[in-house]
Amino acid sequence: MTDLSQAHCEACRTDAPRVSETELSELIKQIPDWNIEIRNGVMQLEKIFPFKNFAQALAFTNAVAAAAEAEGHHPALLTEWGRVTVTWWSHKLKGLHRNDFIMAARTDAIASAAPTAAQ
Ligand SMILES: C[C@H](O)[C@H](O)[C@H]1CNC2=NC(N)=NC(=O)C2=N1
Repeated sequence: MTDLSQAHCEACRTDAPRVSETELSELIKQIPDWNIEIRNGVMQLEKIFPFKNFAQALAFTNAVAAAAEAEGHHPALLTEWGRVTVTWWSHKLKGLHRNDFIMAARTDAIASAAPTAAQ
């Protein structure tokens, strides 16, 4: 199984398929700590990352933002004192694409390299 965090996003197209139930059940195994949320009928991946303070939360936010810019695929980021909520979905598809799982795995990789509340 290729490491999802090392994969790259494909360009978002409005006619691209959302992940199937089978793909979803397989892909979520690689990002087990992420929650699947459904908001206004749109399926999303969401996870809260804890930090010691706002400065660490902001540094992580900026690192995720840089990865998003590099891949041309962008999250919703809620940056608060001590935590960042990251939400991935494909706007054009109004749902989940493999890109979202790639970027969730990439977000975990960024977090594992960043100072967190756990350290
Ligand atoms: C023009 C630009 O590349 C597109 O609008 C991209 C930008 N980033 C994106 N990010 C996400 N999450 N979904 C999209 O559909 C999307 N589209």
